[in-house]
Amino acid sequence: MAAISYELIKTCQQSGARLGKIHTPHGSIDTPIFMPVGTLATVKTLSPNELKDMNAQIILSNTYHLWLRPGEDIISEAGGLHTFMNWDRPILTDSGGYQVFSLSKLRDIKEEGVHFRNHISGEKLFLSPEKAMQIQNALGPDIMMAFDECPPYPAGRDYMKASVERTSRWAERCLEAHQRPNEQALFGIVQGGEYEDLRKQSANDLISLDFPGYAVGGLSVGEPKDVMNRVLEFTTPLLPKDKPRYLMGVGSADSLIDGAIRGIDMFDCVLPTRIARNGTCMTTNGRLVVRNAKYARDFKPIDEHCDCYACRNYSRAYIRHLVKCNETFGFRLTSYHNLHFLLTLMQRVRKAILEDRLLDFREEFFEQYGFNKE
Ligand SMILES: Nc1nc2cc3nc(NCCc4ccc(CCO)cc4)[nH]c3cc2c(=O)[nH]1
Ligand SMILES: [Zn+2]
Repeated sequence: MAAISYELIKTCQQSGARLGKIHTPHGSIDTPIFMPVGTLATVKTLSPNELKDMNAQIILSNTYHLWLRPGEDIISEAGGLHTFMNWDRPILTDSGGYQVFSLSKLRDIKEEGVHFRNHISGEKLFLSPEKAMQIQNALGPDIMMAFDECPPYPAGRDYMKASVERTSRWAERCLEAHQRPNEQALFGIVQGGEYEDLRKQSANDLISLDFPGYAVGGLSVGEPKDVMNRVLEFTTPLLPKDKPRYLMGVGSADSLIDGAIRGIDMFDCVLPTRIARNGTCMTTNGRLVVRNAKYARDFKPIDEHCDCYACRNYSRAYIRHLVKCNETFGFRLTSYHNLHFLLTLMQRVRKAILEDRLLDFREEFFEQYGFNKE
């Protein structure tokens, strides 16, 4: 029996969107879903109970970061990541493919793997498909990602073709190094940049290896939104309908809706918690920078349409005060609200798919949020 199974519940009549469920050893996940990011085995400033209160169904953590600190051996001795961080629902770990390329300078990519410097200590390190799989095997997530290269944007066609072919060879090495396929699902990551033929080549290479799920990588790396949407339009239809599709690193409200419309089932991004820590909130009417002086005597909640803990109990004036004083509780409230905002958005997207009205929902949401003006 495989580690996960995907249940396709309904395809939207208006678009390529689908309603589904992913069944994992730690419970099931309603798709399309947003995954809060807990890079260092914590979704920053929030407790597992608070994540459950807002109906977070799966969280993401990072192989690269946990390998460096505290080390996968310590987490393995604790009984794995679920026990270590007291999260008994599904966990997905990214493989380090992106982190190495986004965090470390002085990297040298070879066939055997990537030589680079620890972004904290500067010491020389080496990460390979086999090493990334050994770390993820020790961490014990329900879903693990193949070790890939996420090329910079833009990248020339020749570079991209060579990179896609190496990423496909690395994917095969990951499968060979996979210790517990019945307990942990390994997803392949499609690359190819904005080149339709290279995306096709990457997808075909990975589909021939028969992964239980597929990610679209190499996006949300600085390309314009219309480039991302175009790449999704010609890439997601190449992927099997009976398996989950995961768009990596995408987390703004408009990109989540546009990704779901193009057949994406899973999303993750540090955006909601990252901007929360500098006092920026996502609201129904667009972004709100709560530290702004105009909120000093504003006793309304962050978002009048939101029923989250922060919006039911605290005012913009209070949260502005906390953020201005660098009080941790202020950042807990903005983080709580932003994650609740995106999780609730995905709940509304799932409802719109069920009612075959996702494109209408997009119009309403974009109008109210002010995206059409952007
Ligand atoms: N293994 C693998 N992992 C990835 C992670 C990614 N994450 C992104 N984008 C994240 C972009 C991103 C980074 C930070 C913030 C907050 C501050 O603005 C928001 C978005 N693109 C990504 C691509 C890949 C990829 O091909 N392969
Ligand atoms: Zn709220």
